Amino acid sequence: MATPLLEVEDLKTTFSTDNGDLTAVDGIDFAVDEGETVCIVGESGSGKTVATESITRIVKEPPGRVEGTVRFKGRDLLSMSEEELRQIRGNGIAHIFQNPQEAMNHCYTVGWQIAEALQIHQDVPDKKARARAVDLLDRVGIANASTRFDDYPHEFSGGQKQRVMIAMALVSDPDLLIADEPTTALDVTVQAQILKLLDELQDEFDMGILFVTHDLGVVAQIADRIVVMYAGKVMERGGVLDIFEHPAHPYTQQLLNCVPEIGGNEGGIPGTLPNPHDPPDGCRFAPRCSYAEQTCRTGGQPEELDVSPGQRVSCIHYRDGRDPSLLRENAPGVESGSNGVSSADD
Ligand SMILES: Nc1ncnc2c1ncn2[C@@H]1O[C@H](COP(=O)(O)OP(=O)(O)OP(=O)(O)O)[C@@H](O)[C@H]1O
Ligand code: NI
Repeated sequence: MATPLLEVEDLKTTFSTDNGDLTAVDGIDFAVDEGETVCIVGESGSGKTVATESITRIVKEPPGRVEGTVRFKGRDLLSMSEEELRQIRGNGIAHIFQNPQEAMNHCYTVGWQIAEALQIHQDVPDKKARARAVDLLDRVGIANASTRFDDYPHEFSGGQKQRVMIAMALVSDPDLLIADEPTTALDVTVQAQILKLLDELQDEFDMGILFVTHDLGVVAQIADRIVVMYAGKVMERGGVLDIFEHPAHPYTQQLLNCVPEIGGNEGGIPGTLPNPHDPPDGCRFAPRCSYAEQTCRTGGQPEELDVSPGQRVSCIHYRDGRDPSLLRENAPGVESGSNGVSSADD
């Protein structure tokens, strides 16, 4: 098999805080192949953002400390100098974030900012940079791109700003796009348009995408593979169909139970994440898991076990000699159990 585009091994990110060390990402592994979309999902505070920001070390060090191995096209990013990393950030890996507002400079025109980003990477004359920026604006679906070039960020809607951010990420023709909740601030229709755009651009630019979200509805639309994170650990991973059709970890099942589109309720999972300063022994989810038994509460996070090709779960109920079928009883999609679904009007 070809080497993955991105390989993350035993990634661990710790912050020193006034209350002692906090390990936000606690030894996780995953990979992204060329041209595929991997989604990291999990509730707020699971460590999704810290994990992705540790890859190119845009996480602040200190107070952060990143350990482990991150290989991009076979090169270890964590042992690179700041200068080499800057090259990678500019040329191989691009990031887009939830809030395009913050990433833009409101004093300059949108086109100028794209052209500027372009000229950081390539030695091209102004005229050419402008033409290329207009081209990119057009490509990400900004109508009348050549006139919009001279508009300021405040003249663009939220969805358009996110399109501009995508254009800016594309200036370097990245092999990997890391997108951290890029559609969370947008309404559902605009969100769907942006996801569709990313999908088209992925083919056109032949990019791998590492997509962070807590929204499984979004995951269903774009993911090839899913990594389910909880409290700094990976609970389960697998192909999108496997995870949606037969989620194995009780945490994944509960996450899916909270997706109204597939008959779940909207209340969220009862309970809260453990204190990251003092995570529980055993499975991190055990304190909130209705299937937890004594074995779940001792040792470290259980080793991951294969449950179907490409699907692995960190849960002792899948060990040899055990009967995991009892976990399936409440799994989504199996039984109706979705009475009282209310619509979210907020
Ligand atoms: N600079 C920091 N210093 C201390 N703790 C931090 C820092 N950044 C993040 N954390 C902690 O790391 C943990 C993981 O945070 P992270 O932002 O990665 O979660 P997330 O899964 O991305 O959540 P969300 O869905 O809300 O974005 C949290 O407990 C958070 O408080
Ligand atoms: Ni986040």
